[in-house]
Amino acid sequence: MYRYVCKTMLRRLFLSKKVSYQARLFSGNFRYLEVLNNENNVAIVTMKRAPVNTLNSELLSEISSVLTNLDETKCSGMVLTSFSDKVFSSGLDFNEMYESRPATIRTLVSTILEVIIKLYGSPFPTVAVITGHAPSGGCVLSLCCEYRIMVQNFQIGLNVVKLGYSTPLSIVQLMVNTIGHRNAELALTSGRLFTTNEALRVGLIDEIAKDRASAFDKANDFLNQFKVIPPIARHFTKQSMRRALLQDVSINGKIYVEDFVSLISRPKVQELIAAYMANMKNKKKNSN
Ligand SMILES: CCCC/C=C/CC(=O)SCCNC(=O)CCNC(=O)[C@H](O)C(C)(C)COP(=O)(O)OP(=O)(O)OC[C@H]1O[C@@H](n2cnc3c(N)ncnc32)[C@H](O)[C@@H]1OP(=O)(O)O
Repeated sequence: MYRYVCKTMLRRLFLSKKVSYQARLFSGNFRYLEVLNNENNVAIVTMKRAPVNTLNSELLSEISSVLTNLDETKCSGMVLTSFSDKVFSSGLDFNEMYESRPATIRTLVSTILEVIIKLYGSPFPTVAVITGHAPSGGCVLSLCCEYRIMVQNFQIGLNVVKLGYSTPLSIVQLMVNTIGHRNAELALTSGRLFTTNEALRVGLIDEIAKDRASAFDKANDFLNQFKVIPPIARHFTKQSMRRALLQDVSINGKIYVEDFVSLISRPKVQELIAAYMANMKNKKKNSN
């Protein structure tokens, strides 16, 4: 059923633009990802870790493998999206951060950094089709893409300070590069989550779509403009724009990981994570 829905969407995406369509499953078996591509070589990468695409090490390492694969096969574009019409991704998995061994937290954090480097530095154009809430790690994934299209009535942002740990420098830089220094400082120090409309106003997203299908149409329009741009020129220009952050993460990545592991392991942060998780469960209980 899920595959049928994806294929129907792709058909709409490509046929509507009078481009012949040939969806095929990308090579590789993924537990939490669906990867389809068309004969134009655009890959639709759909996160499908129910219920809310929580980013555990396994999902992140699948994303990392796909990015390597798309790079090797010289794909001409990528859309990152979610199977859910309510949540894009709920961020890093608390279960791998709460009462976890340092090695578990280390794997989680190094894998997201690996994804950040590959996605932010990808040679092909990337679009996030944000079909639902995108807090924290979900927001980070979308920030690594070149263009963000978000469906109405959801929230996006980096709320990590609310969990008692500081936002890592590379993530601060991602936010600054997107919404500017002043807006980033205000948002990050307060852990602000933006509504779709607010996110557009501040530049955190590029377009609003009324639903998933129209978000895909907009993604298609964004990607189509690059058909007339020589890929190598585009890639080098993107690299120049993104070099500083990529170099920083490559050089200091190990330090960031260790800092993050020791922050998360602090008793106070562990308490806050426990309280946050309990709060989510209570909200759910009360709404049922
Ligand atoms: C170098 C790294 C830099 C980046 C750092 C990132 C740090 C993080 O990403 S920490 C994670 C921060 N995430 C959040 O604060 C979001 C938490 N989740 C939510 O606010 C909500 O789940 C939602 C708004 C995304 C969706 O709400 P909805 O009502 O649809 O679903 P829920 O009932 O809340 O959730 C379903 C289910 O999933 C569990 N869950 C949600 N998020 C997480 C998570 N991040 N880790 C683990 N588990 C999570 C939630 O408890 C529910 O579980 P049960 O069904 O068992 O009750």
